[in-house]
Amino acid sequence: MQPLLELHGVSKAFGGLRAVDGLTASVRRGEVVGLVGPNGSGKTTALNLVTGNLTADSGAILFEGRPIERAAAHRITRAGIARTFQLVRVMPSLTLAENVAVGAMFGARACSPAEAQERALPLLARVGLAARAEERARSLTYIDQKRLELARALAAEPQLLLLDEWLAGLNPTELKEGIALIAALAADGLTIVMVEHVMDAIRALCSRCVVMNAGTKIAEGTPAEALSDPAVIKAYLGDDDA
Ligand SMILES: Nc1ncnc2c1ncn2[C@@H]1O[C@H](COP(=O)(O)OP(=O)(O)OP(=O)(O)O)[C@@H](O)[C@H]1O
Repeated sequence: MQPLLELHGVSKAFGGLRAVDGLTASVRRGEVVGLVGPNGSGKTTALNLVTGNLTADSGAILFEGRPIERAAAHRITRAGIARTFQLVRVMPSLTLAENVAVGAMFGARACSPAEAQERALPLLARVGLAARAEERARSLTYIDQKRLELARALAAEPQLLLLDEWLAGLNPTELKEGIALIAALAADGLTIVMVEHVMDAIRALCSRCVVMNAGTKIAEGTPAEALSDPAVIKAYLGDDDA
């Protein structure tokens, strides 16, 4: 079966720095794939290339077999890819319901503002924010902003959801809830790629993980296989043997 997402030799440099360097990887429909690696290894850049927030210097990115590497971000969202950001981006002066409605209006299934508001409420319920639908987003804690951002991404009705350290900064109870929520989304059939440093979450959620270092893929497999790969251990510990 054709993968949902394919990257073939994708590269992106910032000046002389090769942030993503010939990355080849694919994601099948229904998978939860972890994208892991030490700080600065190119994970967020890879997500930005898939979502059109950055344009690749070279290589091909296919979504459902169609090239998207030159497409604008809003077209990629319409095509069925939604994301959350490492640094949360909510619209502070809008209510929670309005924030999510914006996601629906610009998502894969365009709709009127009224329908978008209707679609927002069940999604706010799903992330545990239903009671606060009419509050302004600026009143939310950081963690609740993350929940809101996830609801907004889901409102786009994506086929592929990209999570950029969505579980970072959660306390143990919130982490458990967050993992359960992602597991429930996966059980509904959503395909998910998660950039994550919380390895317990990677082990709990991912059928497969791709490990990056210095812009390249250094290992791939089940979390148990990939995370015990000597090249991965070396990358996390650094080259210094001392
Ligand atoms: N817009 C940019 N301009 C210049 N350099 C950048 C830019 N974005 C990222 N970089 C650099 O590219 C490299 C890869 O960064 P990236 O954010 O993709 O890594 P990451 O694996 O997501 O890291 P982390 O786990 O710390 O979030 C880093 O060296 C980073 O400093």
